[in-house]
Amino acid sequence: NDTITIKGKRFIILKMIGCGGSSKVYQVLDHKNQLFAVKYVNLEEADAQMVESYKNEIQHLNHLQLYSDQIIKLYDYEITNSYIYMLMECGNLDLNTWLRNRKTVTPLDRKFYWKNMLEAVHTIHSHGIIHSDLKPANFVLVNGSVKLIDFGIANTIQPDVTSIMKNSQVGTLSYMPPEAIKDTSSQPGQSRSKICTKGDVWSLGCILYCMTYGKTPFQSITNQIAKLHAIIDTSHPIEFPDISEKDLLDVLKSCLVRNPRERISLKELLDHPYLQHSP
Ligand SMILES: Cn1cc(Nc2nc(NC3CCCCC3)c3c(C#N)c[nH]c3n2)cn1
Repeated sequence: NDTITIKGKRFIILKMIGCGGSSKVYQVLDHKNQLFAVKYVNLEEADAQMVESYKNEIQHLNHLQLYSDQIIKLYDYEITNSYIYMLMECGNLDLNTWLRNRKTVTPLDRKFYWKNMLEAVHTIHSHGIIHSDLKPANFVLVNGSVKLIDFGIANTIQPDVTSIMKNSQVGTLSYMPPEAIKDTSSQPGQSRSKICTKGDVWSLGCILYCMTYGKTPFQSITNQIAKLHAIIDTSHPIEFPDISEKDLLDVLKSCLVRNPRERISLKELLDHPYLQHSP
């Protein structure tokens, strides 16, 4: 069995969980047979800006450990000129795979996971971090609760076609907020201007929509250009089939408002009746 050594501690690789571009995530065991996830990043091809973005993500992840259990645990990390190893808590499954495998979500699971996701994103927002690319693959299930595994700071290196990050949803448009598509202020090639926290609310709304209706709001539009147009087109109504949980319906309609100024805020979502009582 292959092993990885981080800060002098040896880990046995059980399997590769995902790989994309120059990063890989492994499931490993330590000498006490404790399970961990190790994220490996090869820095050989990375330019200074990429290295900086990775270091920035690690500093924030390390700092935010203290503020919420819904942020994945980072136990240790090792950064050299040629690689990064991050020793983290291992989830049972990522939310994207979990959602794909089981179309129906119980009202209890959905409400609990929603609470977890809101807490995680509220934590990064209160530290000035806007993810701006939230999707189910950014969350993992750990013993029944949902945790955020990345903050969208490190450039998700565009994987070369051969090694698309397994079920990583890199590049999906389904969760993209209208203002990010219309955002004319960021010139092509410059980093996405992270306009404001409301973009993350839209993406979270798309995840909750998927947990409610089994699909994302614009999933039926397969042509990517047509999908982008539908997302920004206020005359393209988003369907909200009637459901028994009226509070949930209100949350969905309040998150999926195209005008970010009229969209509900994360703070208001945390105080919303949908979260006040168990289903
Ligand atoms: C499919 N699957 C996922 C797990 N658990 C898991 N996946 C992680 N990343 C996955 C990489 C591929 C895309 C989906 C996320 C991380 C992680 C980071 N980064 C830190 N802890 C983790 N735990 C078990 N099965």
